[in-house]
Amino acid sequence: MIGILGAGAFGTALAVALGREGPVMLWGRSGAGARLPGVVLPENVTVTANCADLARAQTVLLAVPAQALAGVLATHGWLNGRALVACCKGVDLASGLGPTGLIARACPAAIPAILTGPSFATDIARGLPTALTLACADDAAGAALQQQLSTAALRLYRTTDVTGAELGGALKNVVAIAAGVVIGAGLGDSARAALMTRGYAEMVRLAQALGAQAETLAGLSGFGDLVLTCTSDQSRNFRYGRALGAGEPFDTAITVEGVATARAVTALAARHDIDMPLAVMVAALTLGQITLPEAIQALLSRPLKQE
Ligand SMILES: NC(=O)c1ccc[n+]([C@@H]2O[C@H](COP(=O)([O-])OP(=O)(O)OC[C@H]3O[C@@H](n4cnc5c(N)ncnc54)[C@H](O)[C@@H]3O)[C@@H](O)[C@H]2O)c1
Ligand SMILES: O=P(O)(O)OC[C@H](O)CO
Repeated sequence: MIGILGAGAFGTALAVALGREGPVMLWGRSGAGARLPGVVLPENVTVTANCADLARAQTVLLAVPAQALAGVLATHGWLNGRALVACCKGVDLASGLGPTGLIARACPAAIPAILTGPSFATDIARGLPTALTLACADDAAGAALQQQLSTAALRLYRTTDVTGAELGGALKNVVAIAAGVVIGAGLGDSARAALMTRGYAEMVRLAQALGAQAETLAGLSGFGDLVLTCTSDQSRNFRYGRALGAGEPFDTAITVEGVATARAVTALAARHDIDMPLAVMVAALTLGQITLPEAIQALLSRPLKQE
């Protein structure tokens, strides 16, 4: 049995996909499916109101937003000792840790892993083909999780480069906000392509400085997810940035992981002396520290240099 903690859009979608193949126990604090309307859960999926029911699962997927993960791990001590697969994308603002770092800190006896890569919850729930990265530092444990969590339509590729996989997923959201700003402000598709490319360079720069392999960033969890998130209206990060660029309001109840991550990454980049102008711009814009014209002017007036 696979346990899923968090019944938002992604937790529910994973329950649907995995429940087509075997038993799944899904717990959410406000019921399942609320964020994925119209989805029918397979018979194999048991929705429980009692989180303790998940303790029967040796593998638990943690499908809550990145900024909620530390609190969840602190609340649910029984998670220790299990294979814990983070299904969120972000850097924790309070600690600067990624999801697996948070797991290792709170649950030292757990096997930390992360599931990340290009995928929209609705696509997964509809059974459309999806390829994701399963990253686990322990390759044998990662191989077991890869088998357990792959389905006919949901194909998992495996890596031991956890840092690369989780930073790719976290940073692409920041670039997607910037890409949305570019489109919302009417700067055009060419500018978006330039921004995505320079954003990717930024992603690789920080990830390598923190010990990741550049090849991981070129894979599903980095480049793949960057392309999806910067170019699809389905992305909440992209839509949020587009509203920002157009000067329109955006529903604050919607999960937009890139906002907090831009702030966390700005601090990380400063600590490691890494140049990350896009992340800094997104953080400043979302904090209201600079205006949109100032942000655009700052990026366009950077010194000309070698690519
Ligand atoms: N939606 C997608 O298409 C998608 C795809 C891939 C990855 N993800 C990632 O999945 C993560 C979750 O996103 P989502 O789309 O499911 O968001 P969501 O807003 O749809 O759902 C988040 C869920 O987390 C729950 N939650 C928040 N804090 C909690 C807490 N302290 N304890 C228990 N539950 C808590 C909320 O009640 C909600 O049900 C994000 O990091 C996101 O990047 C989402
Ligand atoms: O809707 P977003 O922007 O959170 O993106 C969802 C997934 O991360 C896309 O892979």
